Amino acid sequence: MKTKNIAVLGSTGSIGTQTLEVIRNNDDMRVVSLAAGSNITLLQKQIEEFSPKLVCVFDKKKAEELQKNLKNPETEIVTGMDGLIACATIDEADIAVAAVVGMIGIKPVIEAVKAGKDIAFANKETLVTAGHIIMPMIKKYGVKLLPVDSEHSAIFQSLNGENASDIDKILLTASGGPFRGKKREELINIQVEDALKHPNWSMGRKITIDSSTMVNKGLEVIEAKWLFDVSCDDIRVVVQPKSVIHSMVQFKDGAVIAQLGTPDMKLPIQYALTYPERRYLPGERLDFWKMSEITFEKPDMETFKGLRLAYDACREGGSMPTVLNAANEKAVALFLDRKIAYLQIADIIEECMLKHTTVKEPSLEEILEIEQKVYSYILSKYDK
Ligand SMILES: NC(=O)C1=CN([C@@H]2O[C@H](COP(=O)(O)OP(=O)(O)OC[C@H]3O[C@@H](n4cnc5c(N)ncnc54)[C@H](OP(=O)(O)O)[C@@H]3O)[C@@H](O)[C@H]2O)C=CC1
Ligand SMILES: CC(=O)[C@@H](O)[C@H](O)COP(=O)(O)O
Ligand SMILES: [Mn+2]
Repeated sequence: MKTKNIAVLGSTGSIGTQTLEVIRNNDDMRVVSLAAGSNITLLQKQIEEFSPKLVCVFDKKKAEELQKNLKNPETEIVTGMDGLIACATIDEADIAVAAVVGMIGIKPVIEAVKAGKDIAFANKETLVTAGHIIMPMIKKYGVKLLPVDSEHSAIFQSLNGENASDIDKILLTASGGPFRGKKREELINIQVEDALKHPNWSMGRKITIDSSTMVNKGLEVIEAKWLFDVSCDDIRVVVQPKSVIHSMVQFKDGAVIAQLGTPDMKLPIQYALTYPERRYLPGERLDFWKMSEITFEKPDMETFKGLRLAYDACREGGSMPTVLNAANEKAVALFLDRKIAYLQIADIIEECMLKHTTVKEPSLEEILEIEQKVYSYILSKYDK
């Protein structure tokens, strides 16, 4: 068995810690680098367990603090964007798990691809904003982009052995979040705690809020467009409240192929790390004798207008998905800090999109510039 050497970017998060759980259960997987933002307490434990060669703490002060307490002489600590890129491109890595949250992942993912690393890909914001740059690079450098996001892994699995040209529609399932069935007026007083109660999945805070607004599904529409080379209008969101069906593909002859399972991210993570091999994964199994029904609904894009805005951004293309994503990242951060109301998240995204004049094929520099402009605008107007 050849050892698979893995760089884990975002190791302290929900996807990161579940990735380490998968690695822990597979003798032929080894961690070569870890990266996180500032959670040095957890990072130190991870270093002690996995003895990586390189570790990035993005926050410089926290990196210095970790360095002082480090008991592992074999581990080098680096910091900032250069450090994050060094972890993503480290010579020893065969594959980088992209599990940081937000657009901060763009540069490390691009550099990892250039360095010939396969990517186990969770960090959807990176593909939403820079898909037009990353997808051609995946081809050029001959690396694999293996989806970790549950829906995209399901689509990837449903396409196994199929011809991409036979796709008629991608049927992207959505739980509908904790406020499914509610109308806009009922969401006026939603508090952070309410929005953090996802019905099926335990995830990081940002994506949990995104699921509640259905912006997550909108980002996933754009992610699917890039991963599977389909137009936005051939991606249909289907609300399936129990998250049993993780997504489906409808083919031109009318056949529908789906992937189902319990809501456990370790499955798509492990599949991305062992692809094309499937391995035993401990955990609950679906019991179709106990499951009485699977129900479906059309999404309500009036109440959850973030999803409609994401379709608009997807159709518009160019720099518009960057504006949608950057506005959402900042608005969600302000909501989590209790500085804006829940419904303002989608209102702010809409406002920023209306103000923006699309750049057709934005370069990386332009994407990052637009991101900063959107952040500054929102902060100056809403961070009181
Ligand atoms: N959680 C899930 O089940 C799913 C997540 N995803 C996607 O995966 C990505 C990660 O989500 P999730 O794990 O939930 O998020 P979390 O918030 O749980 O974790 C985010 C990770 O990113 C790290 N991070 C944040 N900023 C930086 C930075 N500047 N430099 C380096 N590392 C940084 C965090 O470090 P620290 O802890 O120090 O802040 C943490 O390790 C997101 O893009 C999300 O949309 C997709 C599908 C499912
Ligand atoms: C686990 C995962 O992939 C999340 O993106 C999840 O799908 C969120 O659920 P909804 O956005 O469908 O509520
Ligand atoms: Mn998902």
